[in-house]
Amino acid sequence: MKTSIATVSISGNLQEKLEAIAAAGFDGIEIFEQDFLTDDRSPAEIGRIIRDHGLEITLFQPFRDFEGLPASLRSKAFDRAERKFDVMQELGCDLALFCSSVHPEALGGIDRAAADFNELGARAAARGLRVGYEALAWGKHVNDHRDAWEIVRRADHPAIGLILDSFHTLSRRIDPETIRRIPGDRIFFVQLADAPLIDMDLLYWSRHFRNMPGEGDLDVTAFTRAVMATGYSGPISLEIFNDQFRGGRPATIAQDGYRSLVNLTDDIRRKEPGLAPDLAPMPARVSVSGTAFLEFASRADEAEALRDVLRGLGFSRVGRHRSKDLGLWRQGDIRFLINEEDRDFAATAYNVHGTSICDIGLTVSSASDTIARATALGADMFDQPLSPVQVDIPAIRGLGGSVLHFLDGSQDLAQVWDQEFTSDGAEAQDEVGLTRVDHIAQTMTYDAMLSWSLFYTSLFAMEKAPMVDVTDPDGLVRSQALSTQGDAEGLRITLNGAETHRTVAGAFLSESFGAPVQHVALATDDIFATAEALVGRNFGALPIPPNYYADLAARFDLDETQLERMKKLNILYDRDGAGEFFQLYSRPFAGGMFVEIVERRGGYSGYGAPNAPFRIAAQRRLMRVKGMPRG
Ligand SMILES: O=C(O)c1ccc(O)c(O)c1
Ligand SMILES: [Mg+2]
Repeated sequence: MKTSIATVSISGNLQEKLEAIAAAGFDGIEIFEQDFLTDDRSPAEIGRIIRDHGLEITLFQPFRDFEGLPASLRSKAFDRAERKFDVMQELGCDLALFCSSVHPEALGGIDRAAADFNELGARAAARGLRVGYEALAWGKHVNDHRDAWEIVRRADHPAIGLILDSFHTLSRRIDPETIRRIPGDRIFFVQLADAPLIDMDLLYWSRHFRNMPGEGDLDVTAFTRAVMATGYSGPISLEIFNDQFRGGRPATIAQDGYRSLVNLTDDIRRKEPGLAPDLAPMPARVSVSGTAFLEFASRADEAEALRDVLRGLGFSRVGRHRSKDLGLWRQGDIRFLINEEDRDFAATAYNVHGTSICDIGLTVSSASDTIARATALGADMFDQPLSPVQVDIPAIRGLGGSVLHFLDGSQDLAQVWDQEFTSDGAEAQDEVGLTRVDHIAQTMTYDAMLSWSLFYTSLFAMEKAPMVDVTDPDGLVRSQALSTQGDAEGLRITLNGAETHRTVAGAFLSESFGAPVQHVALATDDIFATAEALVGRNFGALPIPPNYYADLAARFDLDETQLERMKKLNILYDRDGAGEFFQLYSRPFAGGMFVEIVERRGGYSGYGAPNAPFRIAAQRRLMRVKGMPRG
């Protein structure tokens, strides 16, 4: 299977697009006419440059308003086509996309259109070129791939074939299974795009909101399965019109595209064995059973302050690294590392981000499978020089330079803590009942959210929950939760996209870069016992005002004594059909990070979204107090 992407999908000038597309691993590009009309080089030169990047020109597009015109306009349309054929020959591209007409004077009629394409086929064939016909979802007479196919069938010319585009089919809710009855050799080209389900005008939706397969809500997998089942063997190409992508980083968008295509093709192969046989084998999405460790990069006084925070939360230092300035802190199954090295990766992270979580360790079903899948999806492996005592823990670069390590039950990896760390003698003491990491919350720009959710869901067996809006008094924060399937164990991540730097999330982000972990939620089996154990220690609960509890009493039928206890301990509450949720927040530390303590009862699977505005308002009050001049 050849992979391709339309130049419209990527930001930048033609040169930047080509570099990003080639580096991401694509075989070819669809050249959008606009991209090369605005370039100052000749078509021949541009064609050569594209090939110098190792890319093939899979398609030249779009040619508009060709078929079904009255006689006076018809011959002009043929003249126009001949000019574009000249350009294609110069460029070195043998396939053109003709999209269904939206011309006000287009007359319609399947046989009229078929006759036009038959004649066009003869002209194209005379030059060794081919033409594919695509039904635009908003085409005047043809807006359904089944009608486009009928025209192609009746045109009955070997140089005329069909072009399928998942957006046009799926946006109109046309059953993609209807593609299975089209002969694969009559399909000349296939374009893929996903999109979020939004009820709006088709043209506007298509030109602004398309996204990569897997990033939206359309069943691009079913569409592509149907295409592949026809025996189609041409390129699979991404054609993504998206406002954010147009302003994004070319390399990131191209990498996301490649990741989404590989992920999709792998899905198809798993769902319908026999399809996509030429995709290199790769392990299935990896299951994650939990967070093995979270590593802070810190230094000197800041590290001391961080240790105070951890002690306040009932963590103890249980070990020190045998060769690095790295302390191991533990409670229940939770492990934090504080790295004060001044030379390794953590040092770089510290220099860029200040005290921050620089490395996430996950417990997976197989670390080697995780690496194999991640690299097949285009991720880079991460390594740095190891000292003789160090276990070589498999790791990759996440997005934005972040690092993820993977542990599993295999011998070497299971003994990493004993082998690399001296024991401080003390087993964890002074614990307050924290058991495991419930979730990790990353803050990022709104634009980066799709990249991150694709990154996690293509690598791990994780699902997306619907996006929720969190209102901050100074702007909206969108929150997307991802979680492994099944029960509470596993991995939960929330991605919080800030649109403005004035929100609490945005302010945190502006002080850091990339997609920093802003808070970690730690689970307890008894939040009241934990909260009481924390009283009088060096743990400052985020103060929640009485109004919140008055509102809670109105919204839920809560036991009076329980409500009083929650109020006293600053515990927040939520409930859904499956169960209950209790939350307790720390005050911010280290430049805006915070810890959340949670107890899930029953099958509650959310994150307390209704409480987020109260949490944000409370944090803002503290920020205001902190920012006030001292009298
Ligand atoms: O929006 C358009 O005009 C347009 C053009 C070419 C395509 O292949 C397409 O899917 C849409
Ligand atoms: Mg298209």
